[in-house]
Amino acid sequence: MCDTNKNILITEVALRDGSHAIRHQFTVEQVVNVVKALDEAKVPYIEVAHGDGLGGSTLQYGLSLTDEFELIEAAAATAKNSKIAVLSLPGIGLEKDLKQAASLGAKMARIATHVTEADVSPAYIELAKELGMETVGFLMMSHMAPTAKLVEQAKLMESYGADTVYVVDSAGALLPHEVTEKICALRDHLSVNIGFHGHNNLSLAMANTLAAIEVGATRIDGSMRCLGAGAGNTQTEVLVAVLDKLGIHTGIDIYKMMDAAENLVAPILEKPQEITRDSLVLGFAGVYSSFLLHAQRAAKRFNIDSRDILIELGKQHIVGGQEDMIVDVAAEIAKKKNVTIG
Ligand SMILES: C[C@H](O)CC(=O)C(=O)O
Ligand SMILES: [Mn+2]
Repeated sequence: MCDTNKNILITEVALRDGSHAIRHQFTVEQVVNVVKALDEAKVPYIEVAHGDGLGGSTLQYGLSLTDEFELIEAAAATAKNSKIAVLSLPGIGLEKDLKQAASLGAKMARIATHVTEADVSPAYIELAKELGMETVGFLMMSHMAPTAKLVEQAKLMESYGADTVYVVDSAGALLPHEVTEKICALRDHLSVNIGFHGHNNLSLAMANTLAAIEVGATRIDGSMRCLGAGAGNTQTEVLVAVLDKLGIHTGIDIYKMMDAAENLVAPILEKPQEITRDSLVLGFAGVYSSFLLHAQRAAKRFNIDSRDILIELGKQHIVGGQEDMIVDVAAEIAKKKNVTIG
């Protein structure tokens, strides 16, 4: 049976997922200012890392302006109440990176795998536990697996020791009834906490988040001003207000959250986060949100429509870690269309 929970723990992800949207250009000063404000607003968890998680600063994923460990160290030194979380995708992030993050003060490790590949996560989940970190299993691109498969993979993460397992709508492709079905199924088959991480490419991040909460998700991600990949995530300061109206407790100070979003995050945005035709296509075609800027760059280079690239990536089921395919797909489209490359 599904149940409704009234206490929700929010993880603010703008300082990690938002890294995609600003080409991984966070500075120490920005991170310190945002963390200080979120800490004062009593946000339980703040995620800090390269957009693709620890070790993501590479030519393939995009080089960070500032070493992520400097950002994590500064964040952990600033936070008095909030816990600093890091994301790690096994293979991109190494075990030594997790150890370094823990030694710098990170208290939560979110171990992310493609929705059908939970079996690459046990060493990382076990290490994070040994390091005394709270541990989250993060099943990315959850729209790509039938619910039974998702449950199987979530149970694996639970068996490895994850304290929480997240349904991650990386492409912002899920519809509310699908979120309900997936979260209900996890709620019925798992004993650990269930989380939800949405993207707003189809303008459904808030609706999906509320659907998840209604049937038992208690750990929720959001990004202030939607500072996340694609059209961004569920907008945290709005979510806090909506949950308050629903009588659901987050422990977060609404005014302080609004001020942090308006005064500190809005100025970081290169342009306001909105649902553009490209981010809409991410959700429509079920493509990883962090592919957006890569696809736009490839479209420019090959003088083709970025939507054609995204649709093709969706058709070919290209997933995180296959960023090199974006240029291949673009080159192939340009060849077929006989486009002259400028
Ligand atoms: C590495 C990804 O950006 C993780 C994430 O936030 C998602 O899949 O969504
Ligand atoms: Mn995300």
